[in-house]
Amino acid sequence: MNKIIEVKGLSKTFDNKKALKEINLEIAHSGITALLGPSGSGKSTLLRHLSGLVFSDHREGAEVRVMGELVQSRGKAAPQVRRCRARAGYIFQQFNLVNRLSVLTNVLIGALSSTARWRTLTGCFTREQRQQAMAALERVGMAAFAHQRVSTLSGGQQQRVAIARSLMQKASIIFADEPIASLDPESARTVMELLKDINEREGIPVVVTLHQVDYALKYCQQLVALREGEVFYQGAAADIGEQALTALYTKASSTTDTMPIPAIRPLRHNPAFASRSIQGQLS
Ligand SMILES: Nc1ncnc2c1ncn2[C@@H]1O[C@H](COP(=O)(O)OP(=O)(O)OP(=O)(O)O)[C@@H](O)[C@H]1O
Repeated sequence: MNKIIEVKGLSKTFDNKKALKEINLEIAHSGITALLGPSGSGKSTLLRHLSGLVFSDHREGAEVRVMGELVQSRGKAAPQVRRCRARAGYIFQQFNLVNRLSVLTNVLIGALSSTARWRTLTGCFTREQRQQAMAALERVGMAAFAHQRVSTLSGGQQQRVAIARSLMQKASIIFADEPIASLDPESARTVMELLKDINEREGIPVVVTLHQVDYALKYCQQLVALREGEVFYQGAAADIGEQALTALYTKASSTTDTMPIPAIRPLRHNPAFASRSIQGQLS
């Protein structure tokens, strides 16, 4: 099967803080992959590297490929990075829509990279593009709001508009960074159901950072769990045990006798990490 994501030897240091440490990752599954892990474990940083928005430390052999295309290598943008960015749809916690513009215009913005420059400057989109934008809004159940300002919508509605913008963009992959973190449970469910539906029907792979483990287990077939900038688990969501999840979210500095022994499958988690951190906690 073709690899959706391929990451080799990726490290990222901010000032003196190592946010990612030698990440090696392969995702061949075209379903929904969740990036899980405690706050500060490096989920968003990793997602930004996949998106080609952030570049790694300059290291020999460090590279990121998405849908078979090189996004960055040795800490530098690949020549085709713009094309990679244009092929990826981005969904953010804070929606990243233009509040004062209409819902329809925000969706049309998804077509900018494939639109003649004079049209983007004048905001003059074609009739066909407007029809496509309306179709994308229908797809996410937001057509009735097309001419409303984005600022009048709820968070969940705004997130559906952001998803419509990715559809308009004809994204070949969707990166979603905590898309449900600011939403109430009902809106969060709607957004996750929509991502699932788009993944299944349009066949667009989704990589999503999540804080909510229950949503990850319900909607995502694959998990990549990070802890302290390292890959702690990589594999099927169905295979991660409850104890591994407990260990994932237990602070490395915590040394309680009662901490459960993590039942992590040896072939699926990073043994080097486990020997340093988990076993360290248990001793
Ligand atoms: N631009 C930056 N400058 C300095 N440090 C950064 C920057 N971006 C991230 N970091 C640091 O890198 C580490 C990983 O951050 P990141 O946001 O990727 O974690 P996260 O797992 O997404 O956390 P959260 O779930 O809280 O969003 C953190 O220690 C963070 O403070």
